[in-house]
Amino acid sequence: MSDVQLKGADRTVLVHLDSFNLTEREEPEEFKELAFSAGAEIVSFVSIGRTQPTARYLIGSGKAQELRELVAEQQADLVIFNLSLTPSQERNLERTLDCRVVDRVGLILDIFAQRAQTYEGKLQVELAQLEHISTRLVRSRTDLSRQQGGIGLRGPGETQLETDRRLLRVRMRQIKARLEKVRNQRELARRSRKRAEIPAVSLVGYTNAGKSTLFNAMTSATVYAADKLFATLDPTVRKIQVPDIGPITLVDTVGFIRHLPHKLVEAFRATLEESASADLLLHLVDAQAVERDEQIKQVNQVLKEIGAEQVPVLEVYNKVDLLESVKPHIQRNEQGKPHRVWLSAQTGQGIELLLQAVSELLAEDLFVAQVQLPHDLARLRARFFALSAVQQESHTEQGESCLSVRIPLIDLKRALSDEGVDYEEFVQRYVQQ
Ligand SMILES: Nc1nc2c(ncn2[C@@H]2O[C@H](COP(=O)(O)OP(=O)(O)OP(=O)(O)O)[C@@H](O)[C@H]2O)c(=O)[nH]1
Ligand SMILES: [Mg+2]
Repeated sequence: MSDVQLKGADRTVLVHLDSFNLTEREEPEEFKELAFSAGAEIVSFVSIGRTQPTARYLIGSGKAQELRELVAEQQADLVIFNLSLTPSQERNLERTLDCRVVDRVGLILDIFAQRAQTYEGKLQVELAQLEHISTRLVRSRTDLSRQQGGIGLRGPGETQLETDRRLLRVRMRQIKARLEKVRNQRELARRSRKRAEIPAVSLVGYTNAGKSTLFNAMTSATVYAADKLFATLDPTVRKIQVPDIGPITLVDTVGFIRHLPHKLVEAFRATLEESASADLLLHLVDAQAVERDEQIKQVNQVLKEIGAEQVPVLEVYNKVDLLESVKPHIQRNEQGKPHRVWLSAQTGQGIELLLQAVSELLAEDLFVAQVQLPHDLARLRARFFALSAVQQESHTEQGESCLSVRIPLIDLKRALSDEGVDYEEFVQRYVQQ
């Protein structure tokens, strides 16, 4: 992994190239932030305008020589490019510049490696790193291989390169198998939550918007429900109480970033896809980010890609503490439905407004119908009364209860599930059309 991992406070030269592909443009600021997040000490920032890409170095060889001088002068250990380099460009640059070279994919992989906290996240990042490395294994080490003495792993007559490749493949297979297992467990847990009709709310948003801060604020600001069911799950899923709704699961997700390297999109797809089955998405936005609108667009794009565009979204504009003229508040659309909440996850101001908005949105799906209940569902009848869901009651000649019911779908489903009645069956047998 040493290929891609940055050491803390590497003396780093950043090379920012205007992309040759216009849709891939990246702001210098974001590039600097990325490098900074990885722990690089930036000693120099080089901006190179759009030139014809070359096969050898990506940049022209004159530019490469200039860089070489800069690297020597600054005693830099590392040069990071903001675009993707081919393995051979990376190698050529390392030879010419005489220091390590990392491209944007390597940089983001490094950040992910530092940040990955969960078992699954770590596996995903390692897999992506191995895939990245596997394209960068080179023949130059071959000569050394036979003298190095195997550790009992090397097959007869195998070169180092073949051994490396084989070991990589073995490790990658192993990781894939483990990931498969974790994902199956997660799928099972998700289904059991669905069966229990606990609404799932997922936090999504551009990196650094404040998702984890909000997640922590929401999980500590509210009472924990019994957490047992998810004890073995990813710790970024928590059960919290929402007023008038009851328990919900809150899911923190990996941050989005423009042009997330393809390998990482693949690696994290499974985690993100969970958002697609959520009942509500909280799209967290850094309200004071200069590129706010662009970031919102990027997130919406990813949501579309993972098939989450059908899920209702509540926008959460975070960091109002940094805005002078905005106080925490709920913004509503023409139907009076909350569509944006302004708050500060850090100071906690506005979190109660968020919970209220979430509560309103989740409660929105109301069940309104005439229901005729047989005697053996007397407990359900009592439950409807207890929930103040009954607007009128009359009785049939046989003494069966006819109720006019108005109740949030969620509450209805929970009541039915407690009484062991299937929702579809309930609708077919007892609801009067
Ligand atoms: N001033 C201010 N800073 C905040 C607020 N919320 C979060 N932050 C800061 O913003 C930074 C990013 O917060 P995180 O919660 O890690 O953001 P995230 O969305 O989880 O980021 P990723 O996990 O990288 O996607 C941290 O330095 C937080 O302290 C807020 O309401 N006000
Ligand atoms: Mg986070």
